[in-house]
Amino acid sequence: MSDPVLSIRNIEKSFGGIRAVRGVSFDVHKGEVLGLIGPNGSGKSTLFNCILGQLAPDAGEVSVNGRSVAGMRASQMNRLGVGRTFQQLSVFPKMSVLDNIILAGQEHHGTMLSRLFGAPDAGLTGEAERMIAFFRLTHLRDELAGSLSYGQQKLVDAAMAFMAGPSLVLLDEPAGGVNLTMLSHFKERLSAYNAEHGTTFVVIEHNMEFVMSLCTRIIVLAEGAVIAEGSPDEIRANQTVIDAYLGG
Ligand SMILES: Nc1ncnc2c1ncn2[C@@H]1O[C@H](COP(=O)(O)OP(=O)(O)OP(=O)(O)O)[C@@H](O)[C@H]1O
Repeated sequence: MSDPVLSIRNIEKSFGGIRAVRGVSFDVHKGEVLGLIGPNGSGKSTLFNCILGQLAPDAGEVSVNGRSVAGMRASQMNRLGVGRTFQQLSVFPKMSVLDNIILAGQEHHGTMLSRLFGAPDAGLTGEAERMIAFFRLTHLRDELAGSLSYGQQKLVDAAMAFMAGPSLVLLDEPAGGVNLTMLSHFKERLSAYNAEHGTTFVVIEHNMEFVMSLCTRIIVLAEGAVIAEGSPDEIRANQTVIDAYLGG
């Protein structure tokens, strides 16, 4: 098997007396869509934040494409090919869909000099339009992002995360608050993106149907530790998981 895109080893993180993440280790390989599930408070967000450098783990190692990312800032992670979406939308509501996506691309690509002296769109309009077409948002290209439905804004959010052509994208509850019709479209587009680009995804999600149909492998956390790992079918049938989570 190829070297992992993401490798985490023995990650530990406590808040005061609470051991939020207890010695979690796993690898994620190119093209995998890994789901991270678990009850509320099981440590999913803390682990995500340790991977993304927003929290410093108390112990353990995180590597992306073989390189340790300890102490890296978000912009450095971007340059290394790591994108993310947030639980809360990160679109600018008073800007058009197109401008939001161009801006996301500029954040990923732009240096101070290229922003001062380069083309105003940093040559990103074509790429942004392809991304808009990919997510089937062309009819909304010039609308203010804030006027779109919540589900449509989630698609814009994902398009923004993909503008840098990342090799790894961490998606934080992509299905949260999205209605059923939009959800199947969103899932289908994420799967298509993964298939076309071989991009690796790690997804935190509470919506079981969404996570089971999107992910190729699932890791279950409970009280900060991994309690199960396997294919969606294996996880559905795992009694420990049913007891800790799915049966609840
Ligand atoms: N900044 C913090 N300060 C103190 N305790 C925290 C902090 N962040 C998380 N925790 C605690 O760490 C534990 C894990 O929380 P975390 O948010 O990582 O879980 P989660 O699985 O993402 O939950 P949810 O599904 O509800 O988002 C919880 O007990 C939580 O209260």
